[in-house]
Amino acid sequence: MDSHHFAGDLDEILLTEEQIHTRLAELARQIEADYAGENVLLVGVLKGAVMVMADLARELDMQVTMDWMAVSSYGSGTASSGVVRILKDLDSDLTGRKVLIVEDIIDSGLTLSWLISNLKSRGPESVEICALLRKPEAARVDIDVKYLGFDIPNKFVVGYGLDFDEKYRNLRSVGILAPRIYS
Ligand SMILES: O=P(O)(O)OC[C@H]1O[C@H](OP(=O)(O)OP(=O)(O)O)[C@H](O)[C@@H]1O
Ligand code: HPA
Ligand SMILES: [Mg+2]
Repeated sequence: MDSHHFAGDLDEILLTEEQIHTRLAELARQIEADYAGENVLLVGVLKGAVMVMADLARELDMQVTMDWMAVSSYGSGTASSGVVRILKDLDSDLTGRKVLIVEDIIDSGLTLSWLISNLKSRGPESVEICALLRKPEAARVDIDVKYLGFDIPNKFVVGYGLDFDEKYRNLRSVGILAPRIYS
């Protein structure tokens, strides 16, 4: 689907499909170098990370396994509740595994902060983070992100997996949602 179908709902396109794919390819090269010879377990955080996971995993020229977790802290609003719920847990045992969490966005950081300590308690060898987007001005906790796509302004964004009220996830680019849509 092309971005012009949503044009009236967006204030601005922040990242085009091409910019996203170029950056994911750069991150993939770093990940390949850092994990050479290892079997990495990519943990995608549903549902927002679906597009990042699909494109990053296919860009990686290495052996990986993939698993998924569903957590939710936003519901249908535009601000984090801070309360993280597991909607679907991993199928894999993390004991001794090298885990790379794949996320679409670090906003307040509350979701990842909670997720990191949750996954670290399961005996993995390592837990690192790959996130496409981060909002530095929105941080409520400090997250050590090893592979970061882009820092973005503190505006509510949609597209490339990111939703407002479950919509806009299928937009190929990332754009700033017009405030009139949610206010
Ligand atoms: O840093 P934070 O403030 O915690 O926000 C980031 C999280 O919020 C979104 O998920 P959401 O709970 O909306 O679920 P979704 O992925 O299904 O949209 C996003 O995908 C991240 O997981
Ligand atoms: O800016 C955002 N857009 C969509 N979902 C989100 N989840 C956290 N921040 C955002
Ligand atoms: Mg969401």
